[in-house]
Amino acid sequence: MLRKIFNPARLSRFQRTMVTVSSSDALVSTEVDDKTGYATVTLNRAPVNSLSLELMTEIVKTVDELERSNIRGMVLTSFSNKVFCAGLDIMEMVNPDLDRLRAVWTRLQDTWASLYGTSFPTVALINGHAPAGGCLLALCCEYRVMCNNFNIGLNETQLGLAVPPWLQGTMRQTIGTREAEIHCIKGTMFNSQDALKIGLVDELAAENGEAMQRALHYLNTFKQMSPYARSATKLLMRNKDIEDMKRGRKEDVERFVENVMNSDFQNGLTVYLQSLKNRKNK
Ligand SMILES: CC/C=C\C/C=C\C/C=C\CC/C=C/CC(=O)SCCNC(=O)CCNC(=O)[C@H](O)C(C)(C)COP(=O)(O)OP(=O)(O)OC[C@H]1O[C@@H](n2cnc3c(N)ncnc32)[C@H](O)[C@@H]1OP(=O)(O)O
Repeated sequence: MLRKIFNPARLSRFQRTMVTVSSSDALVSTEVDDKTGYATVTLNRAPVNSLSLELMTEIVKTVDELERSNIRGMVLTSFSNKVFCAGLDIMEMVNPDLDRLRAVWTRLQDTWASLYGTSFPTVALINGHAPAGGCLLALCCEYRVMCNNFNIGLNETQLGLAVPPWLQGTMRQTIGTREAEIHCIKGTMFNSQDALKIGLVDELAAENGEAMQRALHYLNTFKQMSPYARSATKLLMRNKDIEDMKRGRKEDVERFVENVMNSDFQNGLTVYLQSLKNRKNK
């Protein structure tokens, strides 16, 4: 079933409503340019925008609000010019409370679904590293502009986590079945140049300003187009993936919980955290 797009009341509001949305706390900030109708959504959880339950809740809330305010496009970026998003907050997985762990995975599913299923065009302005869940956020957007000298990829298997089917699907759709299979299994991290070559990102930029120009250029390509035809086509392509994820979501949560509660995984996580700290102290 098509969501969001067959609502005539919503389309008639499109021309006149331009709302500036701001998030209730500082984890996500949103600015809407009244002239263009484009929103810039900035992830703002220092130091590395790791995806805690609270940050994901804010992302979902922000996207829902933007959907209601009928913006014409969105750029997703980071407050930091070093890390776009470091993936799931590892601390959420260290000896977790089971209810919270389930909520974390459910909210990651929601984050994927809401960003992947926006009716408006979305661009990820990847101004820093984007491992695992960071790559997920970028993959959900329609278009990706990445600054030079960073890394991106689904490195979950390197951490002892399985990549869930819905995320595998988004990777397949982006870089093709053969490459997605190889690189999801290997957990490959790509530098910016290689990410461009394989199609994981669409354009490179030397720095943030240039990346923003390129992102806006993508959004401008839809200026003269019927928002209805655009969003209907996008959602007709994407809605089935979202519905499939929703049908399997409970099973998917339990697989994640089992994966995380495994003692080998917990031991590996402690070693991994230590390696991050050691790297920092070198
Ligand atoms: C069939 C399905 C079955 C099961 C499903 C199971 C799993 C599903 C799998 C995939 C779906 C998507 C989910 C993905 C899971 C994840 O996202 S796991 C997280 C993966 N992330 C990483 O591996 C990144 C680790 N971090 C880094 O490599 C670097 O920090 C980074 C390059 C991002 C930045 O480097 P730098 O700028 O030098 O910063 P520091 O390394 O010094 O880091 C600063 C402090 O931040 C802490 N930190 C870094 N990353 C995280 C994180 N992800 N979570 C929590 N904290 C993080 C780091 O330890 C430093 O802390 P300190 O200052 O030392 O206290």
